[in-house]
Amino acid sequence: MSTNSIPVVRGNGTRNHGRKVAVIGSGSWGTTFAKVLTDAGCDVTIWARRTEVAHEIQVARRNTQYLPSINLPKGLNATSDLAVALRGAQLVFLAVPSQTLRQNLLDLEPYLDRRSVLVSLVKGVEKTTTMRMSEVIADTLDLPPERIGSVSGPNIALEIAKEQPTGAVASCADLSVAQEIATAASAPYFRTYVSTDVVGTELGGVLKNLIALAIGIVDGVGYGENTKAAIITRGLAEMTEFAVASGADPVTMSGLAGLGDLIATCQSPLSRNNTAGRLIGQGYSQEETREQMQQVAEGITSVPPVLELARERGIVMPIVEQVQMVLSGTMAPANLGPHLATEDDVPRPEQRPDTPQEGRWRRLVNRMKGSAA
Ligand SMILES: NC(=O)c1ccc[n+]([C@@H]2O[C@H](COP(=O)([O-])OP(=O)(O)OC[C@H]3O[C@@H](n4cnc5c(N)ncnc54)[C@H](O)[C@@H]3O)[C@@H](O)[C@H]2O)c1
Ligand SMILES: O=P(O)(O)OC[C@H](O)CO
Repeated sequence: MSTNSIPVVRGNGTRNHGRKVAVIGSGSWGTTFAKVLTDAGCDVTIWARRTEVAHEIQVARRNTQYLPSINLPKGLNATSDLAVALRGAQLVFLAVPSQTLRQNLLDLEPYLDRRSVLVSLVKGVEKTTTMRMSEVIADTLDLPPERIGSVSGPNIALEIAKEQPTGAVASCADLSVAQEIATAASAPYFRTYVSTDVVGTELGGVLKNLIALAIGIVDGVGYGENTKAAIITRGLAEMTEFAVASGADPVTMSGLAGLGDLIATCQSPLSRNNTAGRLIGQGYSQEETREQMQQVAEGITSVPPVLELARERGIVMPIVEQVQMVLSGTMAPANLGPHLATEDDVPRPEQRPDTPQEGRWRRLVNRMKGSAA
């Protein structure tokens, strides 16, 4: 049986009583996730790089830069001292930008409990190595798979900070550890499922950002819902093909960490990737877009390493390639939609024979051949 849809009991505080956890990173997602964990009954300390942010969270119960108008729970502790944040933490949730994670891990290593589990909340790949975040953790800290997890899903921070209900997937190669992570991260407005598919859970979060950039670009150009629906649908096919070739379970791509997150990110004006794409579609350069965005848009840095991995794996990703061409200025944003519509010389089946729909397509062809005979 696939583990992708096993729900855990929603947190009521008692199951997490005395569970010490740390959150590293106090941007919009780190702070929101710290609230989820605190509301789930965990004993949470969040680490902020800047002392003033730690102070504001600890004293004023606010993080005005990243979560304006949100009141943070009383039980949440904040510090800018890694040793304090990590003391006794059984679970360490990482919510820093993908490109700084390696250095952050080296910084926290001296204070890490030997038994603690590191859980990535990050949705990017390392540009210089093409590694996923769980690979960066294993590589930097030499940890076994049962001490590395990932949480991902349709999780727009500000909506969750307002306690609007949603779900996520907690994954770890060891199912019992995934259950521990999910229990810690199950608040009344946040339901966490478990999975052992770490690769799929992580890649869902990485790849949906690239498709959200494409959606933003065509939105900025002024194309309508048909174009966007086609990009989302074909985007999911690209995501699935890439993820499966990387060792993921295709089922994960149709779950919260895949399709769920793809929908949220492509639809939400709050999404930074979607917003970055829209600015580029409106004619701003990549540099101007970076300047306007005060927050991390992971998709922009993930495009080159994902395409590099796709080429290594013999996979063609037309949407992601065209996003790259737009980002590098070699294709006008207005051409992204039409190019997608005219890519084939010869019409081909919608479902590629090497996708999960293979069986259905083959059966259809065989049936047609049979009836023609
Ligand atoms: N915001 C969301 O809705 C959301 C949801 C799910 C996952 N994520 C993922 O979480 C990760 C963090 O994103 P975010 O939304 O919190 O970003 P953010 O832009 O809101 O905050 C980034 C944080 O990283 C800090 N930072 C910058 N450089 C750093 C460094 N060298 N060392 C340590 N910290 C540094 C910043 O000070 C800030 O606190 C990203 O991978 C993102 O894709 C975000
Ligand atoms: O704002 P984005 O584009 O980084 O997306 C945020 C989350 O990943 C949505 O699940």
